[in-house]
Amino acid sequence: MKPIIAIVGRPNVGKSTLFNRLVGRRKAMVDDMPGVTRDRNYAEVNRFDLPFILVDTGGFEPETSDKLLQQMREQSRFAMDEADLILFVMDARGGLTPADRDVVEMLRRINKPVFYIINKVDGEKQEAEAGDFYSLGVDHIHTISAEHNRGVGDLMDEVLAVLPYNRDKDEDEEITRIAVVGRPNVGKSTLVNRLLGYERVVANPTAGTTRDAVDTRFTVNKKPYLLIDTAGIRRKGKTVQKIEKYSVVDALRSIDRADVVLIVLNAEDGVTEQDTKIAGYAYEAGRGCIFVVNKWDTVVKDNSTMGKFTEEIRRNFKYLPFAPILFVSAQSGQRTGKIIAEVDLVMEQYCKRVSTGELNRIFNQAVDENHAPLDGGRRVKFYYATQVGVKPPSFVVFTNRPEGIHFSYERYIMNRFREAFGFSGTPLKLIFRGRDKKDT
Ligand SMILES: Nc1nc2c(ncn2[C@@H]2O[C@H](COP(=O)(O)OP(=O)(O)OP(=O)(O)O)[C@@H](O)[C@H]2O)c(=O)[nH]1
Ligand SMILES: Nc1nc2c(ncn2[C@@H]2O[C@H](COP(=O)(O)OP(=O)(O)OP(=O)(O)O)[C@@H](O)[C@H]2O)c(=O)[nH]1
Repeated sequence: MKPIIAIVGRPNVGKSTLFNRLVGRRKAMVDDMPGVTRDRNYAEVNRFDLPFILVDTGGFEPETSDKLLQQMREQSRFAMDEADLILFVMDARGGLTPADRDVVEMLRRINKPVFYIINKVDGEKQEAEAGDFYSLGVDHIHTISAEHNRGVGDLMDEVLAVLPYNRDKDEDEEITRIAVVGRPNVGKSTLVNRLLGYERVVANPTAGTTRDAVDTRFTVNKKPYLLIDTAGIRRKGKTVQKIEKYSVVDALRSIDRADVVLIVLNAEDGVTEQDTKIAGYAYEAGRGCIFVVNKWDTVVKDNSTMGKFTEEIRRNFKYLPFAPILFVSAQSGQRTGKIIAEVDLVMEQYCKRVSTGELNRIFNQAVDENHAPLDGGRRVKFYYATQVGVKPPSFVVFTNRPEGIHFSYERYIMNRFREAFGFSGTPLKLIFRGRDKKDT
């Protein structure tokens, strides 16, 4: 499980600036992917040796100071419940405020690492002025400038040293890990109960990790499956209603650990923005995805209804054209029996290896039939392709111009691989690499 780091602090202290600094987002790539919804609030960070999920709790526009306090408390509560580590950001320019003190009092009482950070310390001058903050009485204060990248590296060294990277990998090669994700109320727990069978209620909970996620093992036709965070899915409805945007975090966490993600949609609502966020993340994480349109029993149908809904899904999730779609009723059990068969199909492809010989035969054919466009007037040459991994199937193509291959050409090659090797339900990764680099 990747740890979650939450950035908390008043508006305008520089949370987003720090977030972007840590994420190091490359804009061009993003724009190339049609339809991927980028939520600026969440990101998986892989730039450092140890990956983590970063959450920016900001973006509020409070009108009154009362509201400000309330929202800061909400943010902090979220961070306390969900995060593994908290970056509490204050502002050297704005000085120490009562709201800061209030939150520090809350954070002091929790049993998680908290880093107290003063941002906008752009130089020695502000460094001297930051002395004020020592009256908070916290052990260590980090001064940084998110904008000018001052002190951020040192901060991250300390942060990563503290993070609870539990390497108790429950990696069991045989088992298929399934995450059930979706907005509140789409029917996740009903579906989970369906998949497990009501009688076998959490028969054998695998006791958890730091975040007490309880997974459930079950078998179908003697094949083992793991349903990720079963307890979380069942628990949620009963606890305090979560802020919509934070419910995404649960999804992220489950997706991270899954092989196959069941993206549950509510047939009554159609596709919503929240759905596209969750699916976008599953896509970026490279997981096998299946759309499960639930509550199909509530829809008044004629013979074009299913087609129309399918179209809506394809239009909203352009980046997941390969994901199968199932129309079910978790409540009545209609077609839920098909889910595991579909999971098996996706999983099989997700783990599939193709031989280098066969791969290159198809690759050469594809290149012959449709040459890569020139890159700034220079010819793009390919040397060979090889599969470097599974889950999802990942391919490296060696070329003279790794930077000069257009996204549409990449998609073309990917589609040829899909057709030739029957990768109809899994994401694929394609990496272009210069010939001199021998790593991986
Ligand atoms: N001088 C200076 N300005 C900074 C620094 N970091 C951020 N800022 C500026 O502070 C302002 C607020 O930064 P944001 O990152 O949007 O702040 P935020 O905390 O995310 O604000 P909300 O989204 O409203 O919660 C912007 O104008 C930034 O350019 C810094 O290190 N030094
Ligand atoms: N008509 C109909 N109702 C359903 C179906 N599946 C679930 N429901 C109802 O939808 C409501 C929400 O179902 P849950 O399973 O609790 O949804 P959830 O996604 O786990 O909800 P959260 O815990 O809020 O995330 C309940 O009242 C269910 O009875 C279905 O297939 N058809």
